[in-house]
Amino acid sequence: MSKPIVAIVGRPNVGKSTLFNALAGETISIVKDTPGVTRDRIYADATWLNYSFTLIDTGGIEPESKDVILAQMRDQAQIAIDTADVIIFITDVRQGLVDADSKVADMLRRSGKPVLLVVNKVDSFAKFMPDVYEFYNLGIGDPIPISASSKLGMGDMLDEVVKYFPTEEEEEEENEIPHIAIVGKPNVGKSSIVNKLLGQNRVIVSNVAGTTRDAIDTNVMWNGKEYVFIDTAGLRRKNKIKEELERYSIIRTVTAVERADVVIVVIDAVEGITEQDAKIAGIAHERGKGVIIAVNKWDAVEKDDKTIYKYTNKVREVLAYMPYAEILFISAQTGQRLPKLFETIDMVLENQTLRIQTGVLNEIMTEAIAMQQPPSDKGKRLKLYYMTQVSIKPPTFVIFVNDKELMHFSYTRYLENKIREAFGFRGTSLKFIIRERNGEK
Ligand SMILES: Nc1nc2c(ncn2[C@@H]2O[C@H](COP(=O)(O)OP(=O)(O)OP(=O)(O)O)[C@@H](O)[C@H]2O)c(=O)[nH]1
Ligand SMILES: Nc1nc2c(ncn2[C@@H]2O[C@H](COP(=O)(O)OP(=O)(O)OP(=O)(O)O)[C@@H](O)[C@H]2O)c(=O)[nH]1
Repeated sequence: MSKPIVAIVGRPNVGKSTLFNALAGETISIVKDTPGVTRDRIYADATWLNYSFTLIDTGGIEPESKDVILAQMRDQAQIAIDTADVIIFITDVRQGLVDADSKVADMLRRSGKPVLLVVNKVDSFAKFMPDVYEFYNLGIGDPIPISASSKLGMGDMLDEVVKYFPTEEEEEEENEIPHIAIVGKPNVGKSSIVNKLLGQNRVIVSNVAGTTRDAIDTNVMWNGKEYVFIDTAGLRRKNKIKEELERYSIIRTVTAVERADVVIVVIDAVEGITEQDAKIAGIAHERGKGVIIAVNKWDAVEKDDKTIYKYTNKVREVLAYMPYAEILFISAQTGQRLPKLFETIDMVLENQTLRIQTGVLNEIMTEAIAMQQPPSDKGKRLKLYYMTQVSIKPPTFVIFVNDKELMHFSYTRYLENKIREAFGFRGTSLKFIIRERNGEK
């Protein structure tokens, strides 16, 4: 299920980080070790009532001169317009309304995107409400008073946010056609792949310029079946600041991945796999999407009979956290193995939605336990009672045990391998939830 994207935009010091943390709570997800962006979170999972969404922080602004702030705010707002379903425009009741607020409000209004005007630091409604009315002047709707630090008004604000989320029917309509995101570093050949696919196949609609997002959706027919490719190519280079560029590229990757069923992580064969590739692939992994690693520009690599083998090993080594990922060696230029790419997409789609009967799962579990005794600690041995699959995309299993503490990661991995031996599940991660069940059995 693709989660709606909510972006936070606002001047320095209005409380963006505070709001972000308040909404994300403990589920915060940081892009670790990304040079230049380690200091800030960029995105996080958040929930409100029955809704889940992805929260993005469009960026910190270095308060320099007023002009610079305005320019950076515009950049932020543009990122939000490009990628988000709902934009929270946060202002500060204590700083009051400033000129930059009005300019950014104009920009947001023109975009036609749902925008919520939030006025922060309203720690006391009695005291500050009169000042809140001033924000009506921005012309982007009713100001919603909150206090991010005291978590006041958050429920009312979130009620407004979720009103803009797609309904289940809209969601289903959008979800009928498989969505494939093409992600990767700049220049690895993302657009070339999409162009080649378009060139080779009958196109129904091309370049349906993202009505909602700047990633371009392209519908492609293959073997009588329709696919939507979400292309993240063509990163705007006018965002000169390196850190901003990086933040923007991560936000775009996250938002494209979020909408996708299967993610194709494109790697440049000439350059070889890098840490940056691993980070991009990590986003797809973390979101539980189907993953295909496409090593592109294979035509430009000098090969002998061991080249593929060596490459595969190298990719596996760098992407050790996702051994399930499919690897394909392709060339957007010559079209080499592009048919195979579709076959692989179909296979991964199938695996993402595969459901295994409980009876069969428990047979596998019983056999696995017989072959390798579960771990024990301080005289207490792990007992596994029962396993059942609770959802798909990614396939998710609940295992009931006597004591969660005893369930080591390595034993879960062992069970995962047994399940994979039986059903493959190639191209998709599997998720395991360990639950304690009291009582003897
Ligand atoms: N009184 C009050 N102070 C708040 C509230 N929310 C945030 N603050 C304070 O405002 C200051 C700025 O908050 P941040 O969350 O860092 O603001 P920011 O918008 O992320 O700032 P930049 O990183 O500079 O863009 C901090 O000192 C917060 O403690 C609030 O609801 N009430
Ligand atoms: N030899 C060879 N060159 C390729 C192949 N695919 C792409 N290229 C070249 O690689 C360069 C980058 O290709 P793009 O498709 O623009 O890459 P991109 O990933 O969309 O790049 P951004 O827009 O920067 O994100 C171009 O010069 C392409 O001609 C390939 O399969 N083989």
